[in-house]
Amino acid sequence: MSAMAVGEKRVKSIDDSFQNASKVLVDIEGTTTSISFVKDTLFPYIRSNLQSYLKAHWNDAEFQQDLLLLKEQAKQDEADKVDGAVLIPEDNEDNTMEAVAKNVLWQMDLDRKTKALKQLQGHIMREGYKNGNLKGHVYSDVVPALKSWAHSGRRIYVYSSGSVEAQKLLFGHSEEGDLLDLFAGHFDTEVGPKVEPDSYVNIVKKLDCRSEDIVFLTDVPREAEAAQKAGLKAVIVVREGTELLTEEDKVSFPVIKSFHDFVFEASAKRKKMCTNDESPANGPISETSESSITEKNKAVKKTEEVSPESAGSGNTVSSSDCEMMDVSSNDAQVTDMEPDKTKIESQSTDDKTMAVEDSDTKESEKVELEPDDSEVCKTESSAPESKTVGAPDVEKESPKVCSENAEECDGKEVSVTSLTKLSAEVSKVDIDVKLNDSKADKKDSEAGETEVDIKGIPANEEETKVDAEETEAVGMSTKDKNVEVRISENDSRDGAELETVSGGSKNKSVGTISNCLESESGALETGSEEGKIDSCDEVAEVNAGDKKKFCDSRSASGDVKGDSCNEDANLEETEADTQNKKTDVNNTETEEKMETNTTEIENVKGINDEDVKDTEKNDRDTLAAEMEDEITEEMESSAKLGKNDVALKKKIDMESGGTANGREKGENTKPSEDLSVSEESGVTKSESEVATKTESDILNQTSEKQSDIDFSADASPENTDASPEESKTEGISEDPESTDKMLQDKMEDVSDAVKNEDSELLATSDNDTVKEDANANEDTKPLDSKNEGDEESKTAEDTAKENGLAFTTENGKGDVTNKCPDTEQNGEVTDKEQDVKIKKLSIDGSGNTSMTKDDVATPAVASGSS
Ligand SMILES: CSCCC(=O)C(=O)COP(=O)(O)O
Ligand SMILES: [Mg+2]
Repeated sequence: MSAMAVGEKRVKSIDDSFQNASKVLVDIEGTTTSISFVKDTLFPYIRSNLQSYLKAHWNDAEFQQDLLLLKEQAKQDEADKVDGAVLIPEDNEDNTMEAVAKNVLWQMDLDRKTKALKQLQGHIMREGYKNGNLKGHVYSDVVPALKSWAHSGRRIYVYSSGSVEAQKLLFGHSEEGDLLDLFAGHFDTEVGPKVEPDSYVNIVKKLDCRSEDIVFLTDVPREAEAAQKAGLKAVIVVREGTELLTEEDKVSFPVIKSFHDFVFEASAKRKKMCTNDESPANGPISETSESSITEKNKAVKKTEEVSPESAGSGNTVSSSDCEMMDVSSNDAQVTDMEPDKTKIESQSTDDKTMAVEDSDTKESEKVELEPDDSEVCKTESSAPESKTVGAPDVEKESPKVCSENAEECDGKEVSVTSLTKLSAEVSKVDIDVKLNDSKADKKDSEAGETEVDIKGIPANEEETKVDAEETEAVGMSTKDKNVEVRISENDSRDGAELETVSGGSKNKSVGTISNCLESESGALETGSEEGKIDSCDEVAEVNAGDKKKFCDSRSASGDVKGDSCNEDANLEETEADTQNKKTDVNNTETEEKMETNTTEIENVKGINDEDVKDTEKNDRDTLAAEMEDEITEEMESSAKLGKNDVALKKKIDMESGGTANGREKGENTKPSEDLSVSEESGVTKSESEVATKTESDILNQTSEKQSDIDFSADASPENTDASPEESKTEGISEDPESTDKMLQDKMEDVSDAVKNEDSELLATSDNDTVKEDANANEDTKPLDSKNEGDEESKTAEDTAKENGLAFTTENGKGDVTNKCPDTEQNGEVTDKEQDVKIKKLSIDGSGNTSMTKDDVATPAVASGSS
């Protein structure tokens, strides 16, 4: 436990570990809400309405349920010989009613937290909320803080002794309006008493996360202790009327006076992708929350002695560069919910309550968790979610990551349409995937690793370099043992797409690439089903929700079965063989094309002098020279594209400016369509098909098909309807063969350069946070490797560590965060961006990719290729 001295006192601070928490669990009374409201308003209302309520609802089925619980509790109290226990005799209605009233008042006098009492209280207060007599109190700092936490990617849950229904009534009818969207779920004493560690263990189970993923905020030290014992992080909130804290409490728990004192570093992803999102993680995000985050992050507060009277937060939350989204789901204890119920839940508290009552499952849900899709970035078109017992549906990771997920947030999910333009006009980057057996240690072995070398086409003839501070990442299905990734970029870098072709159609992955708007690093991001790699300066995340959503969309589109999308890939050696074959084919074809061009030139040069006059010889020589020049020009044109990239990035970043990626919710294209078209396009190939496909074939096909789809990363019309003509970039040869040949040559050179520089690059990389979930290997399998002995064979974690990447996995899904140098965050675009970037990626077995930030100085490939 970390504690810091302040004067002679010591208090526990909110250390970095709190930043790693992806969930926040809040108590109500004394934490979000004043004790006074509960004691002076709520409870008095219940007391004064008790008798009339009993009379009015005695025969209601709902009350009869309450009565049963009260009787059971009374019997238990009697058995436990609880002092002053008021029994409820099986008598006539009047006597029983009188006894019930006495029993309830007695329990309330003791502020008991029995389920029987809380359930009835909830029902009685419901009328007060509905008729407007009651308005739930919420401290003024709560809503902005919750929003900022949600905006930072955290999910917020409630755990109160008050029944779930009472919780919803309070927040749904609060003085600040309906706040229910802020919460991803609710827990009451159904999971156990708040002073019992087991209760928190139950919550951890229900959220399917690690205990340390949860920060619990409460005003009661005993509750904090219980949570801490269960492994949660606990923070004590000091409000008016809350318990006096002991010195031990202050050393054991961070203490805050306001929710503002607990600041989460905003996830880069959230900042990047949801800036304009009106419906953030758990609810709307206000400007206030945004600025709050910023200010708080800048602030460095002094830790002060905390007392109920003058409790200061004193706790500065140090930020971590990269936050990750949690990956969680509820377990079987989550109440079943009809598909349309979730919809109802997103409407109003009252409606929700009705929905619960109408359900055939439980009359009152004690644990209710909102679908995650609704939390981060709501999708307008999402199908009704259902909470099914046993189904991990509670927290559908979207991504938010933003929800991140692509299709919902600011248009981060882009269609593959742009590849039409991209492949036609640009700097083509081929990524060869090398699959390495992970042998280092068990963890690594389980995680598996795929290393990816990106062979780039030079941006210009200058010495090709990779900016050490620029990172680009490409993600793909880790199931894809053999993955061919093509990245094409056009002047709509924000939506550039990534396409992967695996050996087997099952593993096909069509991801997306999006610019890192905040870094100008031209980050590539995939929204593919297996991994989401964000090479942005600040963060890269692989979100299971993205995966699920992606899988779902694919499944819906008939692209692939959801199961096959989600399940671990069965990697077979034949896939690797296919990749190797394909490489061979490409190499051969490249050589052939080279020969063809050379022959053409030689044919011109080789015209028999005797057959021509001097003037004709001159013409011949001129023609040959012209041909050479033409080819050189083409080469240079290709190189210029790199410059175009830089200009485009600038342009996009400028356009996106303070509006994230410049996209509004709902502007995204339909992933399923994208995918299905991709499938049609032949991106997904059988092994044999892939083996015999040339790169240009596949690219051409992709270009043709993808032109049918909207490219939504950039909503501008000109970027969404890319015709082949429009796709052409000035200066680019329209002869695909000659261009291909030259590009192939360049690729070869770059590839060599990469290989030669690998060890050096790895050696110069620094170390950053590497965190791996204990469960990270659940869904992973060792990858067979076709590159045994490859010196680059490293674990994803190792590679990440060596290259300054935060490697993070969660819940077995694996998150990879890419910590990028601060300098990147300045968003400066330098001439370096004109250089070819050769990046190295490693993909672990669970679909996560970490990218090295290796920068490779490569030869001037443009000149070398000719
Ligand atoms: C909706 S909570 C009403 C207040 C209440 O009944 C209660 O017991 C509050 O307990 P908490 O665990 O929130 O401190
Ligand atoms: Mg409390």
